Amino acid sequence: MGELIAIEGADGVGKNTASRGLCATLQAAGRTATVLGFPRYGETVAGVTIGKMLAGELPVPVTPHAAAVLYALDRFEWRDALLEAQATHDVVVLDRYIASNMAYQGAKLGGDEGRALMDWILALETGQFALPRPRLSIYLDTPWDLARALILQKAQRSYTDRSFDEYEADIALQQRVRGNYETIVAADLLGPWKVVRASEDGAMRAPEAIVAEILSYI
Ligand SMILES: Nc1ncnc2c1ncn2[C@@H]1O[C@H](COP(=O)(O)OP(=O)(O)O)[C@@H](O)[C@H]1O
Ligand SMILES: Cc1cn([C@H]2C[C@H](O)[C@@H](COP(=O)(O)OP(=O)(O)O)O2)c(=O)[nH]c1=O
Repeated sequence: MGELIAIEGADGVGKNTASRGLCATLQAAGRTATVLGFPRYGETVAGVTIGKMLAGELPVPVTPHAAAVLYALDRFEWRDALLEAQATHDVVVLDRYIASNMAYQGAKLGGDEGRALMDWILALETGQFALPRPRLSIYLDTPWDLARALILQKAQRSYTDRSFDEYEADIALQQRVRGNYETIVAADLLGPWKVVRASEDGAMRAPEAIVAEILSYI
């Protein structure tokens, strides 16, 4: 059974770049590895709905609990594919996983209510939905001003023409998401965790250096 390594963090911090780099480096070292990202836009019932939500195209408001269930359902719909990937590879790199749901949806409520929602999501996804726990989760920590510039460099997204989707446009939410990741790491929820600083002296570190640090924890 392959190991699950989750790459986590706020929007635009370099998760996709680090996930692909990690996978390529593992493959070059002779290990079988693959990247699986969530949400599965366009591939699951929930993923289609999430794309519309992030594009601001749903005709009704989405409560934090409703959004949490959508993201959890997206993973549940993809559970067999995840288990199959785990059975056929040494390492499956997850570009976002359950902790994203906890950090983002908990951030919409904040305080005790937000913390309760984080625990609720953890129980739903690892309990009722029986999704496997990662062997290791990496929190990629990058300040918002750098991440914002990187979001603007991103290639066209499948679900929106906008430069910033609904969550990325909400600066206060992005800051609370960072605070929640710090809480999740400190409380070791869905751990173990390692924090990797993606920037140094106000600039991004080279992707190769970030990947090398992640590899040193595996
Ligand atoms: N370490 C890095 N240094 C410079 N640019 C980066 C780095 N990591 C990512 N980028 C660039 O920043 C943008 C967002 O990166 P991406 O990996 O898609 O972030 P995320 O998956 O966290 O949203 C992309 O254009 C990517 O090429
Ligand atoms: C996977 C996941 C993502 N999210 C949020 C984080 C992101 O703001 C948004 C979209 O994720 P993502 O696909 O990583 O964004 P992008 O393609 O724009 O880089 O969904 C959750 O709230 N819960 C989840 O379980």
